[in-house]
Amino acid sequence: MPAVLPDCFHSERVMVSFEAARQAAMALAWPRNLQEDLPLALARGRILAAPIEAPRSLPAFDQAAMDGYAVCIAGKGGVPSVLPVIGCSKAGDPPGVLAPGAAQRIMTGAALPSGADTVVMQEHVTRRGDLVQLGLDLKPGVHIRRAGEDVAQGSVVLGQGRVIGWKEIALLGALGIDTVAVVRPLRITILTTGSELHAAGEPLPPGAIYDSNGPMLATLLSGPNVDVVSLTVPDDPTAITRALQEIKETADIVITTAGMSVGEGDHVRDAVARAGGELDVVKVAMKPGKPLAFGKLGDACFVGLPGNPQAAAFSALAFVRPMTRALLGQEPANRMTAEMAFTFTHKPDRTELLPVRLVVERGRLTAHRCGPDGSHRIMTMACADAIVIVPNAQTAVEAGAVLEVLPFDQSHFDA
Ligand SMILES: Nc1nc2c(c(=O)[nH]1)N[C@H]1C(S)=C(S)[C@@H](COP(=O)(O)OP(=O)(O)OC[C@H]3O[C@@H](n4cnc5c(N)ncnc54)[C@H](O)[C@@H]3O)O[C@H]1N2
Ligand code: MOO
Repeated sequence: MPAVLPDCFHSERVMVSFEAARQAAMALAWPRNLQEDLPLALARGRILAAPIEAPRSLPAFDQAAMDGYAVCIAGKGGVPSVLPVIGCSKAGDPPGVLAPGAAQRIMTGAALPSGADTVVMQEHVTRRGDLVQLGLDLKPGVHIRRAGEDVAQGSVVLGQGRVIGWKEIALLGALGIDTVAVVRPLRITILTTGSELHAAGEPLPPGAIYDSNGPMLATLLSGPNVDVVSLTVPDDPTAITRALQEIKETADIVITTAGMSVGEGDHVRDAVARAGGELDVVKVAMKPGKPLAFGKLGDACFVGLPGNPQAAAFSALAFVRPMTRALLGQEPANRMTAEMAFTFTHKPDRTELLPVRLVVERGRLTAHRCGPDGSHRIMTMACADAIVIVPNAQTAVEAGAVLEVLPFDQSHFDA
């Protein structure tokens, strides 16, 4: 247990830019490559661990696209306009054979009988008893769904990293695939630190507050591919260290909130070192969220978020969410931009994250400022649905400027 911590742990010198911190977060997050097999019915929202190759073609056989009559036109130099109707083929029947010189009744989805090359819609014929009179403008080869025209057997239909939603379920179901290899959910443990914290429902002593960061982050980060556990400890160095030592054994990402600043009760950085962790980033030139740290804790990624709710939430959106995608083996989300509907000025030495509401105006995504300012304000955050990233170099933002935005709910914008 080191009594003296390395210099870098509290040094002002090591404050990194927001973009450098983004890169450092990604460098920490290598895919875990852990997978499990799941029945398709339970795989909704999960991520494919391997590409899917089509075990059969779609359609699997040539079939009728309309209710009508299967006939043979090709190479006949014209067909008689009246044909006897022999046989009937319905969806699900095994493929039959077209009697020479005859038409076969056929329903949508039924296998085309061998010898037939065209389906004539029943609206384009006149049926008289066992005979059918064809129209004059016969087009050879029409109204047939060809085997393999949708999916060729052996082709890769879904790539690794694809999230299984309704479209993917349709495709896998049509291919007869009932079990898929998916990435096992990541395990995130959130440790909220603070002697002032109480859980909702408990009586609140004077000076104490309810823990909102724990439930907030659990909701922000959990999903079909992420299991979240949330714990709380007081501002006690031994309690925080013990909790970290225990959590690092089971979690893929360990997140703490608060205890990151310079006050007497701020022990998280020291506790990470005592628990055997190393911090790659100890401070970020951003507002809110400056006292933010991340690094390694055993095999887990460690992220120490500041205590103020906006700082904790916005840092989780900017750093933890991309880390989560990378650990799950997914491509980074596309960076989104919006047009600013406000002006803004700030100091040049830091990136600013502003809560905004996104609105589509005249076909363009537009960001409207939510206020008032203050990283302790939860109501301001509750009125927003995204944050705008104002880069440190851009000290004056004019209305109409196009800047990167991070939506609170990324799923609307994912491919
Ligand atoms: N002298 C300085 N003071 C502060 C600085 C600084 O640079 N010098 N930075 C300020 C900034 S910026 C932030 S952000 C906070 C970060 O502080 P900590 O991460 O150490 O967090 P705490 O001081 O423990 O708490 C801050 C604030 O957040 C409330 N909090 C904490 N946990 C929760 C929770 N789970 N749910 C809801 N609210 C929570 C806590 O009660 C405090 O009000 O430091 C500034 N100070
Ligand atoms: O991260 Mo602090 O909340 O900037 O204000």
